Amino acid sequence: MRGVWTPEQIRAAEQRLFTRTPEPAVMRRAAHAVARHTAQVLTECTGGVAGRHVTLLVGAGNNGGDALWAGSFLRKRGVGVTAVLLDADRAHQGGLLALRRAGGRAVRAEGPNPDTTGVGAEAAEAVQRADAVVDGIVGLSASGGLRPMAAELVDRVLMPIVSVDLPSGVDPVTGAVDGPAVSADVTVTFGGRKPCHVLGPGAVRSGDVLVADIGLDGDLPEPELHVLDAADVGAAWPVPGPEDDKYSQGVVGVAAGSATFPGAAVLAGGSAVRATSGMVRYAGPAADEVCRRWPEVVVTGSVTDAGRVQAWAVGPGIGTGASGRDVLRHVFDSGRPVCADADSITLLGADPTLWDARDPDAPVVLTPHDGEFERLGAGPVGTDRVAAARRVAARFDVVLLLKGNTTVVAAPDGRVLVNDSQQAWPATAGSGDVLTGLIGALLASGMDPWLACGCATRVHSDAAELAARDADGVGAPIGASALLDQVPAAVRAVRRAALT
Ligand SMILES: NC(=O)C1=CN([C@@H]2O[C@H](COP(=O)(O)OP(=O)(O)OC[C@H]3O[C@@H](n4cnc5c(N)ncnc54)[C@H](O)[C@@H]3O)[C@@H](O)[C@H]2O)[C@@H](O)CC1
Ligand SMILES: [K+]
Repeated sequence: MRGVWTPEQIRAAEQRLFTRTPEPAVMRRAAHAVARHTAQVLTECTGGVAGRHVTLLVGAGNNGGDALWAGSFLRKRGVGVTAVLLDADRAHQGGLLALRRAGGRAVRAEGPNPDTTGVGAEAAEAVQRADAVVDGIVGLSASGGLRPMAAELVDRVLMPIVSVDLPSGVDPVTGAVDGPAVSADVTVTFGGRKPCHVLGPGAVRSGDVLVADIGLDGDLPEPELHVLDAADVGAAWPVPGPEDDKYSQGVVGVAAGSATFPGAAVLAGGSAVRATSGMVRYAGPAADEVCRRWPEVVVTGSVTDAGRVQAWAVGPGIGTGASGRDVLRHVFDSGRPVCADADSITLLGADPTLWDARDPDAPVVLTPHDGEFERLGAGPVGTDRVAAARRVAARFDVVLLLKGNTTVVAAPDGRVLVNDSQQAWPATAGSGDVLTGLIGALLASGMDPWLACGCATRVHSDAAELAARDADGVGAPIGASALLDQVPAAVRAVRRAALT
């Protein structure tokens, strides 16, 4: 499991580190990593390092200092380096001196000879002729989007961008973008990932995130967020052991679909079948359709005569009327773990007394998208998706899986998992029904609900990717059935990662 730390946590850890290693030495370590990865980018794009040109976009703080020091290291490898200073009077003095000593030059962003946008001729030329650009505009202290001059320069960049610590203009804590921002090809960050590298637009704009070791490891606290690697998911995914039978692996009950909308039942039931080797029971008005498509599912017309299950997946297509309410009340009352999705979330929002049926000792997972989240009555999601998910998880004592391009899974105790798949292929009708079935099956296997949500989300997005892309990586739109067909391949892939 990879950790993600807030800027505040990183700063506190840095303060502890500075008691052993002086701050300038830490900065040089950070900058050295930036230089190393920039050289790698140059090699990939131009076939070499010496004789190439790198332009540094340098802001007022230590982020700019990192860029300037990185420039001095690149100079020593024969790279022509020009620093464009966005705030010349506040540029990091030590870094500037080091760059100049190494033979690099520095120009002001705004002059001399500015064009109509205010960008000076030397700065414009430096950006245009660069083989790669280092973004040292702003780092952990960023607020808001890029200022106009920085935005103008970034707009003109044609070659790869290496961002120092984070892509400038992105909110370090939420990954939100509120104005112009850098889209990096590579981001070199220090000590550990920050939320903006895994959340929302920031995750996309970070490009490849490389974590450089600056000696912080022992000083970092428990991470604020976690990201599951394929190997974590593969190690946790339940497979039958030599002593297992269909019951011992967990029986999941699926309460989904209706006579009018049987598809939700077929998709949720099918994904439960494909997720684990445990047994799947279906209870609802789409029993015939489910049985036709998935003969291995034991079907019945009503949740009241479904038989014993270890967990319930409930909601997709059950409707928001009286029968849906009865279904939800029944599964809550069963005392089993429940994954409640779609219509069940709407029902809970409209009639909070439904919570009364819940056994307080049985875990509940809610899987809203932004609209359903708002229906729960805890306000809109807003830009801080982690805070929003935490708030609702604590308020209702549930594991809250907030769907989106970045999926956030918050446990009631505040632990948060993030799936930063950064691809939108699962955004298709019925895809949520597949996710519900996966989570239900993992809950029935006895997996911790928070981990179950993280594992299901990862396999779900990997399955979508496998369904959408061909061997060359070219994608085409998919439907939820195609996603479902790839679940076994996605499970195999994460298990392979765990075995190697
Ligand atoms: N503390 C340390 O010694 C270390 C810090 N490091 C670097 O230092 C950075 C943090 O440095 P600072 O705290 O000096 O701050 P930054 O360099 O992130 O920001 C400097 C100043 O930029 C201004 N600013 C804020 N938002 C802006 C925006 N959107 N556009 C333009 N300017 C904006 C603010 O006045 C802010 O104080 C890290 O991101 C990292 O790159 C690394 O060198 C590792 C060690
Ligand atoms: K930056």
